[in-house]
Amino acid sequence: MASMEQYDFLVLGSGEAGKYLAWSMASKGHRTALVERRWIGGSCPNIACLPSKNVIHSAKVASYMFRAREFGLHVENGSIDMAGVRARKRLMVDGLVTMHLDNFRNSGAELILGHGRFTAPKTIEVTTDTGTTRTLTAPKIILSTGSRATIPSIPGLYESQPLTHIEFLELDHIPEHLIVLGGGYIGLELAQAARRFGSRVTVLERNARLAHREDHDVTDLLHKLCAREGIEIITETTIDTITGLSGDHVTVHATRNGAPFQIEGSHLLAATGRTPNTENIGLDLTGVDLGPKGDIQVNDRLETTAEGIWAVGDCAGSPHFTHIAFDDHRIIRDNLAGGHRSTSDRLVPFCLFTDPEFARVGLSETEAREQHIPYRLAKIPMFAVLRTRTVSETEGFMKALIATDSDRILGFTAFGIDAGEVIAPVQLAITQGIPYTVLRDSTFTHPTIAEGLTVLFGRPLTTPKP
Ligand SMILES: Cc1cc2nc3c(=O)[nH]c(=O)nc-3n(C[C@H](O)[C@H](O)[C@H](O)COP(=O)(O)OP(=O)(O)OC[C@H]3O[C@@H](n4cnc5c(N)ncnc54)[C@H](O)[C@@H]3O)c2cc1C
Ligand SMILES: NC(=O)c1ccc[n+]([C@@H]2O[C@H](COP(=O)([O-])OP(=O)(O)OC[C@H]3O[C@@H](n4cnc5c(N)ncnc54)[C@H](O)[C@@H]3O)[C@@H](O)[C@H]2O)c1
Repeated sequence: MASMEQYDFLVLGSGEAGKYLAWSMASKGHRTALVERRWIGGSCPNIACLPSKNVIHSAKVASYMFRAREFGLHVENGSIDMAGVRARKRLMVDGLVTMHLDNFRNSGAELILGHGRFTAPKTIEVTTDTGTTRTLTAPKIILSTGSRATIPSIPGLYESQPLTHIEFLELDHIPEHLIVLGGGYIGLELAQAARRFGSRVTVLERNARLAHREDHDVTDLLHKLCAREGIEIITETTIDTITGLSGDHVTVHATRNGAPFQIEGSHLLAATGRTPNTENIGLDLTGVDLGPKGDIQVNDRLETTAEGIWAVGDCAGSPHFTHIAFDDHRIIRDNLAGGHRSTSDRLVPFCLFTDPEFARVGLSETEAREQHIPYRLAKIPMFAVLRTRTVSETEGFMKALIATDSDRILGFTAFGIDAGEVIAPVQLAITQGIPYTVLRDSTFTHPTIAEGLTVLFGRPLTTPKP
């Protein structure tokens, strides 16, 4: 048996929060090791956020190529080279991995490549990539094992070998007809990219509307955008069985409003949600309890039910965003230094990176109504923001919910070009309690999308009916 190696701090999985904690603890002089089985730096830089946005940007450039005449340009025989799209993405990922390796080296955190699992409450056994076994122990352990694409138990789905986002982002050819299961974040972002590269695309969604929890003006626009780009959306769909093989020929047998139908395609993409990576890692030996969906149970300080073990990011059921996992790291880092930080009441901004983007921070109108919170509304179409006209991207709107008893901003939605950027100043106003009138009276650079905030907040506010 391998001898036990003693550390001050161990991290299982190099997800966003785990890696930052490892670097931070090691920099402070604690003997720290991080165990990672495949992706140096976790999903975000390797197979998720950054590579998907890289490929989505290539799809945006492709859309410009097809719109070239609108900009007064002639592009003769423009075509897509998916191997080239993939090469650009791979180059970026390689650079990010190098950056991560530098961070491990500079911080002094030891990176151990291999699969880790608990063999005792504070003991992790690692089967390393070189085939050896190491046994590590520490009084403080962080679980940062992330999540993976859910493959629902639909008959024939697993056997059809569907693409997940990982394989999709590695394609070197354009699928002839991509069928996407799930019209959520991954489904919509990648459906639009595939369509812009030239695939026929069908999205099958079980709910009646895309992004069904969002306000109707948002979902209406999402449906309109998909229709305009030629993406077929079939909602209220129950998928019954799948036959065939993705990459060759695949048939989805489904039902809608009691009527059976079939869709045939060349490729299938599973984008129906995430499953936490919490099985088969010996958590039953640690006293770490799981919730009903397999997430690690944590309190608002991200402490698990086992003393000295914390869980962060997707595996802990934190909202599945990299910026939230990053904040998880700050909470534990600061609490270990004597602070009192918690996950309660933190804002969770998000951006769906379709083109145009849809981003929100704070309350939607639906949420305000559900919570019986009265509000005043400011809303403008994006074409009222003059920047959008200079770039021929006028689709969408911005809206803000403002309290009725004060000038506090309760929520902000932007659906339009650069939506993900323009929510940031409004988020700052919300967290700092800055009244909307300050944004209204600010002088923002002309012509920018942020300048639209002065237009939005300068409009007379309306009071929607409850
Ligand atoms: C396609 C896609 C696009 C996304 N786009 C965005 C976006 O634009 N913006 C955004 O905010 N979020 C986005 N997300 C979500 C975001 O990627 C995650 O919420 C975020 O990366 C947090 O993950 P994590 O840190 O919890 O774990 P991960 O980054 O998944 O890391 C967990 C790591 O643990 C390793 N691991 C697991 N078990 C073991 C074990 N037993 N031994 C050793 N290692 C192990 C895994 O290999 C992995 O590297 C996207 C997700 C996907 C899938
Ligand atoms: N831009 C971003 O920040 C970004 C991008 C990608 C992913 N993510 C994160 O990753 C998570 C996972 O993304 P995702 O798209 O896999 O999940 P999701 O929860 O966003 O969407 C899954 C969709 O699949 C549908 N669905 C589930 N089972 C189905 C079935 N059997 N048949 C038909 N439809 C079905 C759901 O109704 C839902 O609309 C997201 O929740 C998000 O937190 C974020």
